[in-house]
Amino acid sequence: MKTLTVSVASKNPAKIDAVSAVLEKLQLGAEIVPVDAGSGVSAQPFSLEETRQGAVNRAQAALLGKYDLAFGLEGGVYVLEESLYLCNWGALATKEGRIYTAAGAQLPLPERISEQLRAGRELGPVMDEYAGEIGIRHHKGAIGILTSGLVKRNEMFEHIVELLAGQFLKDSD
Ligand SMILES: O=P(O)(O)OP(=O)(O)OP(=O)(O)OC[C@H]1O[C@@H](n2cnc3c(O)ncnc32)[C@H](O)[C@@H]1O
Ligand SMILES: [Mg+2]
Repeated sequence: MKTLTVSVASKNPAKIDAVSAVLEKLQLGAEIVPVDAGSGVSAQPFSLEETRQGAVNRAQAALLGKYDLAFGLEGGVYVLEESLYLCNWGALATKEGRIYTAAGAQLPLPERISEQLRAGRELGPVMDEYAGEIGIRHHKGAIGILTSGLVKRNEMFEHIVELLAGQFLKDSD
């Protein structure tokens, strides 16, 4: 197969590392280009729909008319039985105009964190304050803090990227 050109719609290492790891595993030999591509939704998405849309918008924007494939990954929260849950979505756009979507891990946020988000703050800085660390969203993420380091943000995104790449490969059989 000819080497594919692939972009990822973020400069966040947790997202770039996830895409790199999966493409390496699949031996697609692709070089990944991180690009700035807006999500077109709120900085802090507040529903499954909005989070998924952010991933789709990012993937489509990151094709830039020159890549074969573009990945968009987006974190957000949604309300379920009065609790806020962390959710994660990904999208893969192809230059032919196909779009694949998949969701990843979801888990409830502690009330102390949820109340800050309801007040309009973004999860990234709220998580840093909660854990007394800086830049959590760039590596282990909220999910890393909330699972005692067992599942890190890049690993969680890796699973989503596998779900996306797998659907793409099934169509390319
Ligand atoms: O640079 P980009 O690609 O935008 O990466 P990001 O870390 O801002 O990630 P998202 O935009 O996908 O996430 C939307 C918001 O949710 C926050 N967020 C989502 N998941 C998180 C996590 O696991 N840890 C910390 N913050 C998270 C993040 O800070 C944003 O405010
Ligand atoms: Mg962001």
